[in-house]
Amino acid sequence: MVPATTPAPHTSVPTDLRDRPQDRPQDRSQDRPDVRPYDALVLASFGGPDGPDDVMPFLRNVTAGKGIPDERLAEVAEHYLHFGGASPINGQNLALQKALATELERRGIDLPVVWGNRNWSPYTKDAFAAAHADGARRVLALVTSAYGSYSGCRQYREDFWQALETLGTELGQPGEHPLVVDKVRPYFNHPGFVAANVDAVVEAFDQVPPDARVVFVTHSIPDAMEAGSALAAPSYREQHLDVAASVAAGVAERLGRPVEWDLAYCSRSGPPSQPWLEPDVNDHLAVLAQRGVRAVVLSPIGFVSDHMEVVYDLDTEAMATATELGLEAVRADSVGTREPFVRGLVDLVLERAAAARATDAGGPTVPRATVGDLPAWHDVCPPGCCRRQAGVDSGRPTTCGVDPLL
Ligand SMILES: CC1=C(CCC(=O)O)c2cc3nc(cc4[nH]c(cc5[nH]c(cc1n2)c(C)c5CCC(=O)O)c(CCC(=O)O)c4C)C(CCC(=O)O)=C3C
Ligand SMILES: [Fe+2]
Repeated sequence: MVPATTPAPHTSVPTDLRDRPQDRPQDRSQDRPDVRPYDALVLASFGGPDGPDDVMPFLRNVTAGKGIPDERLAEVAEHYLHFGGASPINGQNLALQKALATELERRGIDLPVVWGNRNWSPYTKDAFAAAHADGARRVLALVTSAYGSYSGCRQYREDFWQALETLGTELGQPGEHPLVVDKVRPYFNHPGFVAANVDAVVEAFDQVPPDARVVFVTHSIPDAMEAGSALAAPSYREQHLDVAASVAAGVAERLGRPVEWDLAYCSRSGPPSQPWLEPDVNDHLAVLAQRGVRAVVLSPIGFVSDHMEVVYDLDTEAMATATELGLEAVRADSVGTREPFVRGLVDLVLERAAAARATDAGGPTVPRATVGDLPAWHDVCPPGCCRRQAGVDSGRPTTCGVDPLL
């Protein structure tokens, strides 16, 4: 143990290079956070229709081969048409792209941000093509889903593979992938995502009585997908319970009183015979009302922005349910472009770049910031990660993971 009064040992290299007279503007690159080996950041999202004519083609893209009944499709088409046929998700992704570019620039990081979607224009392949044309050869993908599951992780990794195949063919090199793609880990338990949700819930409490209960909401998935999500890591549901507990603890600390909470689900689809995660948020509100709860804050922790599930399934449907039940309800913001979230995403980009450099050099791994009880997710998804269904292989090759090729 070194006594506190002992001066720090001197090293032969001055630690603050900015004090040196030879410091010139061109040396400033040394102060810049290092994002090597990446040439571009690809914001990878779900996509959504831009107008009424896009709605059905978009829905067919999303549900190809998924066994979603026609009645459900017609119902979801109505949700989009109710909002003029345009999803808010595209504008939100543009805003996030801009916020990321601004934060990168603020930190002196020179990394272009391109945007592409799995289900609608601009497609992932368009984003890869733009980055490639700009000279990029290794890119980092950041998906707009915070959680690991087939929908939020592997399905994007399959899409990246397919986009690289198509781009290779378009560039006259079929079978060659013109880019190396890595991925930022699912960030549900990153401090930035949790902090932004804490802020949003604390703000929502301004509008309800102090004893309001927090109902955290996420997208339901089939039980089979939940089981598939648990093969190589904590399950989708477990990830949400961990985030909910962290956010509730943060809110309780800020408000100086205990906070009661639950996790509920929205947006189930699929045939009625297929079990999906429950309780549905509407059913759950009825149970709470019956138990004597008078007010709730709905916190959409499963969604990073206010897209269709949030503005329809929560703001329209669940709010109507609450009104019918005589429950006072307010919806907390999704993280959107809140500062702690955007800063956290840029921290994650730097973390992933440092990890890539360490791995490339065969060196030790880098520290990973988390909150809650679960470990940081894998940078490179292990075999079996985020299966659509346990024991069933989708038969589609992936990037960003170590699955054997099929
Ligand atoms: C876990 C999860 C997220 C959260 C993670 C993430 O954010 O990625 C998510 C996000 C989204 N889901 C979206 C839209 C749709 N999802 C559908 C269908 C499905 N979602 C599923 C899961 C998830 N989905 C599943 C298991 C299905 C069944 C079909 C299948 O097994 O894959 C359908 C088909 C119709 C229906 O059945 O509802 C639509 C139109 C949009 C765009 C919204 C907009 O336009 O603003 C977004 C962001
Ligand atoms: Fe995964």
